[in-house]
Amino acid sequence: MESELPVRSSRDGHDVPDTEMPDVASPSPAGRSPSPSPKRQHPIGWSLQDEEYESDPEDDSVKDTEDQDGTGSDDVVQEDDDDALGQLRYWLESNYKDSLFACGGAVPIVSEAESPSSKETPSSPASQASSTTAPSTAPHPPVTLRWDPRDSSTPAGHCRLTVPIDEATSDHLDRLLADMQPATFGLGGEDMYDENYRKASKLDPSKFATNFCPYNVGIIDVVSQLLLPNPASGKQRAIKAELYKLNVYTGPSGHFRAHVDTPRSRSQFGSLVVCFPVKHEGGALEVRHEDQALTFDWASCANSDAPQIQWAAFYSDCEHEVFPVQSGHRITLTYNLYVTFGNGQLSGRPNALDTTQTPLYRHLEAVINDDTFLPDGGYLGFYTTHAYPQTASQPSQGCLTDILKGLDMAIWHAFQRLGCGVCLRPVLVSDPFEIKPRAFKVGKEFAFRNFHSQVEDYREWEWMLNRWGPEEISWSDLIWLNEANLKTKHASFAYTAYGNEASSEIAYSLCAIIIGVPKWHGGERMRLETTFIDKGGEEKDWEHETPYDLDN
Ligand SMILES: O=C(O)CCC(=O)C(=O)O
Ligand SMILES: [Fe+2]
Repeated sequence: MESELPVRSSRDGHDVPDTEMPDVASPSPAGRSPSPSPKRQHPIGWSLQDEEYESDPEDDSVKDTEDQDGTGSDDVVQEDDDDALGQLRYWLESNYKDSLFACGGAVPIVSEAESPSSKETPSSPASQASSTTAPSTAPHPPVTLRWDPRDSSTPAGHCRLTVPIDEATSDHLDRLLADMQPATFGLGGEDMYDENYRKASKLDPSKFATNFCPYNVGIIDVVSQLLLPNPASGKQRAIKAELYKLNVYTGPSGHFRAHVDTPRSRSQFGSLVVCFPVKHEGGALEVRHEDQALTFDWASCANSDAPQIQWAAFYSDCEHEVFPVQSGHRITLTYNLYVTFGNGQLSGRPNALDTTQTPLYRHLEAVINDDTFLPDGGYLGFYTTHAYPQTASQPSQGCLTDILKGLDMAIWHAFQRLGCGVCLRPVLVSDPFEIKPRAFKVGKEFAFRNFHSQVEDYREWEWMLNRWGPEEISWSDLIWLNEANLKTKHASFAYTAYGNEASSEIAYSLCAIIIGVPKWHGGERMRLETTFIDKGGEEKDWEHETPYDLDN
């Protein structure tokens, strides 16, 4: 949960004026069928050219479909908001803001004597089945924390705190606080300490141990199902939760101002905060995505007689904030959440999502199964609704499709399931010369570059873009399903601009899913031979190659 401050606007320093935002593109007058270029250009990973289809038995008739009546596909298609594409766009626009970006829950604490783990007969399937409520999280015995004292002469027994705190050992909390350090935050790659932004104490995981494990009580199962669901057909993603810090926010002014956590590696997709039942007031955690906010206020429960461990998990790109603690101590564990593969450490409950049983799928299916929609095949674009760590130290490391979140993941898998080609591409949104129309450009790779180039005019800018690596697809060949959201932009490259004086500038890109829709033939869409082969590293064989450095 390394973090960056201040909030979004300064996360990447610059704002691209809204005027550069393209409309949802209707690339041709007819709106749905880009005018075919003499020789169709295509993203390098896969194409929609004839030789790329799985089989082409009646080749002649395939060609016939291109323009049988000589009218051209543009004439067939009418722009109409009531059609399948219009409905899909409307559905995306009205639904994507509701998609889940955070979740939370509570685990009851029971005394050792009541704890199921201390009984001879743990809850059997039969006893669960007879329960009238949905299986809830297994209760947890009191939580113990042990830590290394600063002063090595302190007896080990004094460096132990049990939560809920019992009267007899309440002074141990003071010892814990005395053995902790001020909590810093990350700013521009540096560790900063500034109580205006964050006032809290921390212990690194190497300095303490606990009997609490988020896997054992099912928290990771729940997070996995809600924030990282697996399409039944896809690779099985699992979560690796890495303990990051023990934190205490103390009243009257402990807090953490609005920030976005810096992903510790490209496989990190989220963070988990676990709060122990220790008396405090205030200190609510608010998590935001777009114009939505979820508040996790753990104070009242921490003060109640039914102690619970409360938790919240959220995607890494969500801004969040810990409001001031007015009194008492808000004690938390934080975890970094990474995508991993295989069985992970889930407790065995399957979490496969049937992509075809979602309203989204039905909308996409209606578009793809419409024979008047892109009868000759074509390209759709979808700006991701979340931000991803786009820049890689090696250009060959692509943006990770495996950590796609929420709606982005659903779109990716649904289009794949419908036989379309999908790939992730950066979309450059900076254009110092504001050449219209469509200043945006689709690129090939996600990698931050430093161009030691001086750009004085449009020609030099274009020359630099060629080094950045524009994709072989022109803007007019893309039909966009949603509007660009500039809040998710990332720095893409640095260069020197020459106006009256030289200045260092950053160009920004968004992340987009580019979808190749195969052509219509013989009453159905043809099958692409390869859905995608991407030199950006999207389709590596993760089973034989460790995808990420998880231990950095
Ligand atoms: O304690 C919390 O609720 C959140 C803490 C946080 O944002 C962080 O450690 O980065
Ligand atoms: Fe944070």
